[in-house]
Amino acid sequence: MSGHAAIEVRQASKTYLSKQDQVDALTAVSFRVMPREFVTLVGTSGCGKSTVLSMIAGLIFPTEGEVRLFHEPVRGPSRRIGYMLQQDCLLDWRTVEQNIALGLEIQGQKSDEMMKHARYLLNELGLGHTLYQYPSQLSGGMRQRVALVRTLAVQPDVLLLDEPFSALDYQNKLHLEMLVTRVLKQQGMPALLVTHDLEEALAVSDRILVMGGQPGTIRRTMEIPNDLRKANPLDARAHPLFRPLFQELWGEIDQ
Ligand SMILES: Nc1ncnc2c1ncn2[C@@H]1O[C@H](COP(=O)(O)OP(=O)(O)OP(=O)(O)O)[C@@H](O)[C@H]1O
Repeated sequence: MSGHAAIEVRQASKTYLSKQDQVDALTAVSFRVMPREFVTLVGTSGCGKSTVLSMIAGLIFPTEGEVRLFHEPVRGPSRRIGYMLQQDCLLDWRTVEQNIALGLEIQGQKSDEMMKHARYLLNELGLGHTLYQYPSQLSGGMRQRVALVRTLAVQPDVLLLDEPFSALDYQNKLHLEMLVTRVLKQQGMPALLVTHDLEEALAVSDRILVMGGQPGTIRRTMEIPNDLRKANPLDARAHPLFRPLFQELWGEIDQ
């Protein structure tokens, strides 16, 4: 079973060391993300959610334990990972088309075929008309959609999302949640999201991991019922199961 995981974190602990200080950020964190699965990490500030993502992205390494990506130990950043953050990090002097080409250029993967796919994704996200515009001409929600296309343009095998919707207003947030879940389903791509927003976690995930404590660990796993999973993030919020599950999740979070 474990052989099929897209991401596997095994008994990972992390201590940050500096000259003056030592911070125990995580202890014995274990979980898996299976192919096509959308898993979300929630928990209070400082419980180590971003540390988990950074370890999977190969930006930092566990002090103990192991992280595997498609069976292979993570030894550094991998092309198989797409990483999307709260800040869109678009370059203001590049057009939308040049921005979505950036990852491909950095990875030496830019080709007519890859750019065709990137433009297809841009169309899918309703931004085909912005190709020759500059980021300063776009709204916050549009900019974040461009950032999503840039992340997906390199055709990663797994998507890491660190609060990518949290700077957006409610309407844009919902819109982007709908688009991201649709694109992920279409492409069969697994994803791991970090969010503070419990409603968002319930609306988009197949499984939620509740983290807590200092050092952080996984306190509980919540499997989302099939009916809710099948609904899109808008309909999920109106589903009769949504409120009771929200209350349950709320009760699990360290206050
Ligand atoms: N580079 C670092 N050096 C030292 N300590 C760090 C470093 N990065 C994170 N920490 C500490 O590790 C702990 C976990 O941080 P992390 O950012 O992973 O938590 P988080 O759950 O993502 O928090 P938030 O929700 O506020 O983003 C915190 O105590 C934080 O101060």
